[in-house]
Amino acid sequence: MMVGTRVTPFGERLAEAFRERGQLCVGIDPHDYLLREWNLPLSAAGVREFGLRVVNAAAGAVGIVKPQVAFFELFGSAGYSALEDVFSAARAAGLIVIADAKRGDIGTSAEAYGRAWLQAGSPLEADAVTMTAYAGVGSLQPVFDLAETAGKGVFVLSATSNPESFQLQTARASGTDGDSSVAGLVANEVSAHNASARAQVLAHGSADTSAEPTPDTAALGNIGLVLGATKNLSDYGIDTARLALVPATPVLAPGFGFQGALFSSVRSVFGHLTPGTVVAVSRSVLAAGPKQLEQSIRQQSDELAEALVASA
Ligand SMILES: O=c1ccn([C@@H]2O[C@H](COP(=O)(O)O)[C@@H](O)[C@H]2O)c(=O)[nH]1
Repeated sequence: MMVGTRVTPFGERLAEAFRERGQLCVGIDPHDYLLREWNLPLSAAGVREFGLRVVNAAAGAVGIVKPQVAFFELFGSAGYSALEDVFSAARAAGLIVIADAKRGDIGTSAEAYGRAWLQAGSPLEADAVTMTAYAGVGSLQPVFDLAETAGKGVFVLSATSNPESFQLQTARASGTDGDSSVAGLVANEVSAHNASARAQVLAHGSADTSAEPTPDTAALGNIGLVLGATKNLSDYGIDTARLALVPATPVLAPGFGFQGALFSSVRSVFGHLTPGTVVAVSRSVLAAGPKQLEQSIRQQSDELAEALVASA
């Protein structure tokens, strides 16, 4: 994660994972019915075993996993212990771990969430965490700052994949850019953060000047957005061309497979943001079962790569 004395920014690590292993991200969502199908107990031991099997199948086939924290939280402290083991195994296997925890609060508490999920040496250390901006994007600034210095990422909910979100996320909000949707305001503020973080790095540099970011390595910012693949981003006034200006805002895109979105529509949904989009699948790949899982992951990864080439 270090180049000389410079911490490799999350956006660079994400871009490297894309180059080496493609854009598919495997969700680790041990639903009760999946535990039953996998012949695992509905317990902390069961979700631990489920998570470790997914990590084994994903390692080498894809570059990114997204454990859904809720399914581990169900089992209290034992579930958290299981989650720690899954994170450790995934990170040891070289996978980028996005903790789907969806945290958010006033700034002082948000900062503690950031330290819990992103600080080096924390028991729950991941590479990135999902967060909500209902207390304002500014309330997440301490987490963004930590992510920038620690080489970590944050994905902020903007236009989520579920149908119930539409009314709230298309509600009108007034920001510095004038009137926009709530989702658009979140998107624009995250993009503005990425631009300002990059300007600061370029102005002040890092300790190791031989490892300064070049336009290529710094193409992706470190703070991203959750944008559902089931949505039409123009309904929210989200301008993908604007968000893709360097440093482009990365996207975590759930909604494929079980929720109905197709790999063939990645480019039509995400437009200019496509090269920085993490394509997340959980149930549609986990349904393959433990024996066929690696094969199913590889197949979906190939299908995604082919769909991206075909739509280029
Ligand atoms: O807008 C959102 C944000 C997060 N999610 C999460 O992604 C996965 C999707 O699972 P599938 O089985 O592929 O549908 C799950 O963990 C959600 O909590 C989302 O779906 N939409």
